[in-house]
Amino acid sequence: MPNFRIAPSLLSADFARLGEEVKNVIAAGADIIHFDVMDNHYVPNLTMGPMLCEAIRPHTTAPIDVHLMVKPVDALAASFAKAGADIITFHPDASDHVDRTLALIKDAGCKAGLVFNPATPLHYLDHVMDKIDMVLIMSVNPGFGGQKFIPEALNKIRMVRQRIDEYTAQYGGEIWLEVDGGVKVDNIAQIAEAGADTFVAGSAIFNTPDYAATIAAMRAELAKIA
Ligand SMILES: O=C(CO)[C@H](O)[C@H](O)COP(=O)(O)O
Repeated sequence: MPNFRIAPSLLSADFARLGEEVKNVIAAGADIIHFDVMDNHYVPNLTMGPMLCEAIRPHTTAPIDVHLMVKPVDALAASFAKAGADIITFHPDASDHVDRTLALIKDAGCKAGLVFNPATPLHYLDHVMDKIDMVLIMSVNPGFGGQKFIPEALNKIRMVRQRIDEYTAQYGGEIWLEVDGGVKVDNIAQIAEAGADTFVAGSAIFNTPDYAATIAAMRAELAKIA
C-alpha cells in the first residue's frame, strides 16, 4: 500500500483559533498542514500571508505545505520559506521563470512543487521533473473551499502518476502526487486508485465536529486500496 498522507486545508479552519486548529487536526491523525495563500489577483479571494505561517509554525512539527495561488510568485515564495514552510508549491502559469522559482524554493531549504488547475496543461512538467518534490493537481478551480470535485481530474491524476512512476523508475527519487479540491470520505479511495498519495481536504475535515473520526474514515477508505 502506498504511503498515503492527509493534509487538512486551513482554508476551512476557524481563523480566529488557527494555532489550536493546527494542533487539534494533527492530534486527530493528519500528517501535513495545507496552507492556502490567495492574493485576490491570481485567484478571486484573499487569505493568509507569511506572518500567519510564522505564527502557526511553533504550534506543530508537522510539515507546513504552502500552496501559493499568487502572481507574481518569487518574492512571496522566499518570504514563506523564511516563515517556516516545509513545502512550497506554485502555479507555473503564474511564474515568469518556472525553473528559477523552483531553484529559489529549493535553495531556501524547502521542497518544491508545481500546481495544475483543471485546465492547465501538463507540459510544464517537461523539463523540471528533476527539480520537483511534488505535483499538486487541483480538482476544483482555485479560490474557494467547499467546491465539488471535477471528475475529469481523475484522468489527469492517472497521467501524472504514470509520468512520476516512469521518471522515478529511471532516475530514482520521490515525487508526491497531491490532490486538492472536493476530496471527501466518499471519493478519496477513487482518487487514490487514480494514483494520488497525498490528499488535501478542507471542508470535509474542518466542517465536521469530530476531526479524528473523519480522518479515520478517510484512512479506512484508503486501506481498501490494494
Ligand atoms: O486550494 C483550495 C481552493 O483553492 C482548497 O485547498 C481546497 O479547495 C480545499 O477545500 P475543500 O476540501 O473544501 O474543497
